[in-house]
Amino acid sequence: MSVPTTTAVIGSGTMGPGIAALMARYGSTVRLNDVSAEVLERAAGALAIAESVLDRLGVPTTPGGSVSCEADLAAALDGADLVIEAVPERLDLKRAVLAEIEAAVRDDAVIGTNTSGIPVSELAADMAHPERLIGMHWSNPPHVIPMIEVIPGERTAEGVRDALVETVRAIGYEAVVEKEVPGFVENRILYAILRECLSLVEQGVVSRQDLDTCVKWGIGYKLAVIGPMRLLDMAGLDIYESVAGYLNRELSTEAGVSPLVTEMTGQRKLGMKTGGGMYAYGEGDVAAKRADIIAGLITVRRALSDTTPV
Ligand SMILES: NC(=O)c1ccc[n+]([C@@H]2O[C@H](COP(=O)([O-])OP(=O)(O)OC[C@H]3O[C@@H](n4cnc5c(N)ncnc54)[C@H](O)[C@@H]3O)[C@@H](O)[C@H]2O)c1
Ligand SMILES: Cc1ncc(C=O)c(C(=O)O)c1O
Repeated sequence: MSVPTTTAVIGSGTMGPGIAALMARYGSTVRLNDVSAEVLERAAGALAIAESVLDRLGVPTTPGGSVSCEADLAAALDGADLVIEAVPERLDLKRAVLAEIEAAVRDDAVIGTNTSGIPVSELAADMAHPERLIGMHWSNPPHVIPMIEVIPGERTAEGVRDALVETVRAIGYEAVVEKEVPGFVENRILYAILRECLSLVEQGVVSRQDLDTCVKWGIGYKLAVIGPMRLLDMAGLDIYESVAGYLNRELSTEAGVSPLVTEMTGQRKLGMKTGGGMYAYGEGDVAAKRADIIAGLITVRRALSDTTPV
């Protein structure tokens, strides 16, 4: 399977519309599904924004692609060669949705789950055909970040893994194939960083704003150009050995969720989607901030495409 003829995207929240817009751009007939009628009504706006971002990125349009919003799951799945599950990160919900999907989908369809890190084998535990399920972890915003983690579970067929890698490359993205571990690779690293960041802010070592400045320039800027393994070579492994020798024991080992985060989620302060989180957003601020972030990502992606690989 290179670009699927028909793609079903199940879940149209933060991730679904960008995924749908990108697959359509490469010529797939995409059906975007959600349980919420209100969410599906808003999808047109999110799709239009994603399409304009793809224009600015210079992603060419393959004729024949389209996205339609489909409230009925069976209709969304009808004839799909690729299904991308993007419903909330809850094991019980994902298992239930995967059961519905596999009961309705074509026998030879590939079912990709966009879970942020629930092991694929756990999601597939009750499936009649676990060989069709595979982790397809996009990074947010999915139409902009050109890398997808591909994670076979214990029972995923090799042919399914190979077909998905082919699809990822056919849409111009890098495929990173991994063995399954909770969080996969990207989120294990991201969450190690976030745990330490939250701990430093909670301890009052640094303000939220200064922490963001420090990580953006001191870490993010370099890591946008080279990966951590190359960074070790640039710094010197002897330096890493000396610093890690006294520093690693000081780092956060918090096994639970940061109290700062649980306090905010308890107040339904979920970030940009609710208009408040680590920062406060006034009227119009969220749209402006999202536009700034996208503009920055487009600029950096263009610049990085001229640099040598990691
Ligand atoms: N937000 C991110 O940065 C990000 C990045 C990568 C992966 N993910 C993962 O992608 C998945 C979706 O994340 P999101 O941020 O888009 O979530 P979200 O909460 O923004 O959207 C999920 C959507 O799924 C819908 N939904 C719920 N039950 C459904 C069902 N039975 N059938 C169809 N639709 C249903 C909801 O109405 C909602 O619109 C999660 O597994 C998440 O961990 C998220
Ligand atoms: C905080 C956070 N958690 C999960 C993911 C992806 O699964 C992301 C992301 O893609 O950016 C994230 O920021």
